[in-house]
Amino acid sequence: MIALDDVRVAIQNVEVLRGFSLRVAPGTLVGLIGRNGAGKTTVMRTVMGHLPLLAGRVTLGGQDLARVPPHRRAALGIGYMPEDRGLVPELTVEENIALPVWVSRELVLRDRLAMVYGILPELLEMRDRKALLLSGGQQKLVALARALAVGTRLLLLDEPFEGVAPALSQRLSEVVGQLRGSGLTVVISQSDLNHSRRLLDEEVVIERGANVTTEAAA
Ligand SMILES: Nc1ncnc2c1ncn2[C@@H]1O[C@H](COP(=O)(O)OP(=O)(O)OP(=O)(O)O)[C@@H](O)[C@H]1O
Repeated sequence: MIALDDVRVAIQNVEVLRGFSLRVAPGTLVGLIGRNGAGKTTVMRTVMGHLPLLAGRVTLGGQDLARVPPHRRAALGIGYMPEDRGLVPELTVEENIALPVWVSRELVLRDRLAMVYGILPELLEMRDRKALLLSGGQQKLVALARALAVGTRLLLLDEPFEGVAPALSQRLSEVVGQLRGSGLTVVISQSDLNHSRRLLDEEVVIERGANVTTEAAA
């Protein structure tokens, strides 16, 4: 279970998360839905430890993440696909996918790569290509693969369908749909529900850094 309880986070002295709560049961696919600027990316960056908490708690399986430094969070089994993809341009596709696995130490790289290529076989042919030579859509796939490689418990996917061509969007939702039943918990942020309403078990709405529905805190 990933849980955010009454979380407050400020960016440049402006409170961006204003008492936001979220509870996601293991194995659930949840949509974090909100307009541009609502705070979706901030929620994900907070879970990853990129932003300090002013107040509140973030726990994964009961473990208080405040005690886990940001560079160790992926090692807890959290895979993060940032909206801007965040690939290292000079590294190859495979090196980008492997990066968080190297950091995690517990995972066996060969096994994780086999799993990722099993789910996304189209990446095999571009595994030795540098990330900077990929199209935006291909980079999205690699960013998803990197999150899958390390995300054994939780996947945070920040607007995966945003700005991608329909065929790729279809492919991305197919891959996310395949994760159903794997026990993985998945949080997908979106500014609209067009792409994935069918995929989701639950929707949590965020507006100006706070919950809108009571579902989120249930
Ligand atoms: N680096 C920053 N400096 C100042 N303000 C920021 C910064 N990053 C985010 N914010 C502010 O925090 C708020 C929440 O931003 P956030 O990126 O979390 O929203 P979002 O819901 O992910 O939006 P989008 O769909 O546009 O990505 C916005 O009002 C934004 O202006």
